[in-house]
Amino acid sequence: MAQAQEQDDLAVVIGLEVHVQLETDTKIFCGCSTDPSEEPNTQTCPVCLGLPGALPVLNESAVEAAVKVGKALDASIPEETRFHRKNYYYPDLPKNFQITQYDDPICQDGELEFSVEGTRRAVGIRRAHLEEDPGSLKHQGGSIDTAEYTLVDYNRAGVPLLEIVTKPDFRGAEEVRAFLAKLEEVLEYLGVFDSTRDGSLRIDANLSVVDDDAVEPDGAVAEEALESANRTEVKNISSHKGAEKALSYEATRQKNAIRRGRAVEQETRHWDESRGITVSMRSKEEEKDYRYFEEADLPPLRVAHWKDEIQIPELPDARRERFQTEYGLNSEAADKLTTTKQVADFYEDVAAAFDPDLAATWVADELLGELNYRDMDVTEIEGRLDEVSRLIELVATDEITAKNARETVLREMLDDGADPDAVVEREGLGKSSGDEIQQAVEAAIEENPDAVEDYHDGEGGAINFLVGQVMQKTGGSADPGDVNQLLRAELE
Ligand SMILES: Nc1ncnc2c1ncn2[C@@H]1O[C@H](COP(=O)(O)OP(=O)(O)OP(=O)(O)O)[C@@H](O)[C@H]1O
Ligand SMILES: [Mg+2]
Ligand SMILES: [Mg+2]
Repeated sequence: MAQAQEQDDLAVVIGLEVHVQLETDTKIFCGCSTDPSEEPNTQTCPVCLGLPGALPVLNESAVEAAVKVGKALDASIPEETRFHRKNYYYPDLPKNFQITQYDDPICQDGELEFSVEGTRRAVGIRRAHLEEDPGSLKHQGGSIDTAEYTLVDYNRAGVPLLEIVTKPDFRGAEEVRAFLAKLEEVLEYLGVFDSTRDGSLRIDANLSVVDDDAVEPDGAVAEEALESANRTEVKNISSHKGAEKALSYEATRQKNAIRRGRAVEQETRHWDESRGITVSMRSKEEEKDYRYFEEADLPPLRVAHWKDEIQIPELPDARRERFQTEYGLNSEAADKLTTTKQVADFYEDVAAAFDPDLAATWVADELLGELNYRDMDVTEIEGRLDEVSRLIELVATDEITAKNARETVLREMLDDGADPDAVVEREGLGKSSGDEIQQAVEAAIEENPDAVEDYHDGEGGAINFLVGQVMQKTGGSADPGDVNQLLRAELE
């Protein structure tokens, strides 16, 4: 790579190590709580502090969660898996070793499909292994390379992680972003992950630049080229957007280095979110540095029979297709309604109670639209879906007009936390009864003979004028379409 090359002759190769915090009540090797809201260093015990003589006991729910992810990623789950110690010294790791898995991880050889700009892609999953999270370091007065001092919180030490390692199948930063979004979607569907939790997804991204010729027609990169390329591992990425930015930066940095005839160092770099750059941290440690050896305090784990009993729910892709066939939704609506399990479940409840089309309009367009406009997430109204359902019922049973439901009730519900029935009452939005409307129609005709004459002479504007009169008389609570029909019937 010493020779200067044109930037266009170079291809980017990316592989990810995604650390997923599995949602369990207690830590992976002890009974301490995983509740993130606790005061620092209060959720600890001799096991997760690594005190001499303390022995780990494996948490069954963490294993169950890992098996679910493995199934969702179409990975094979071996009959027996084991734990290893990965030795290194760092203040976030009180034992000086991390219990992790090494040569026979719980998930092997999987795949995840996703779409990027309308194109279907699949990325291979090499493995996914269970491990314990280290504590968290809180750098004070700066970031990792500039902080004055650092605090450590061991509440996180021992929280279960699943490290998902992809094949180096990504060809660009946009693909990585789309993959991560899809992965989160699947993890949330499985109920093993909470994306709103701080640091629940942490990504190490490996990137190298290879000669274009090494990329085969099917997009695969020759093994030789992968091994000979110097890659950097970018740490401290915690969001989809961050991953895309960090990797775009890193791709350009490496291409520029190669263009200028400089070698790319094999090293670990740190993504500095606020500066938008990656900075060199240290040369990449090699496997032998970690002195892996088997964790003698934990017996081998046999999941052979148990794994068949662990069920996973319908996943987003399957649900998306079913929504189209079962409810006749178009693909855009089906996409919107299935990105989170919660919205999809809610949609199905409302569709069953009222009507699939009405439910699609109200959930996909009105509700998600208004939430999006307010930069809100559906999780923020989690406890109030019953109220939204009540609002849809008011429309479905013709008690209020769609216009009032949308422009007044839903907005007040989201802005002031109001209850739908209370808004209808307060604003007098209850639809006028048929009788009232009929009376108003008759009165409007009676009081406006000129408009009636114009109508009979074929003047288009006359009917709108009369509709306006009726709307005024009913205080806007009639449906203009209905009024229009009633007037025409009356004028025949
Ligand atoms: N040439 C390459 N360019 C970019 N990524 C690569 C290349 N070769 C391998 N990778 C990716 O690097 C990652 C290697 O992760 P893995 O956990 O196996 O090893 P590691 O990074 O050496 O170890 P550690 O867990 O200590 O960080 C994988 O995601 C893989 O796809
Ligand atoms: Mg790794
Ligand atoms: Mg790595």
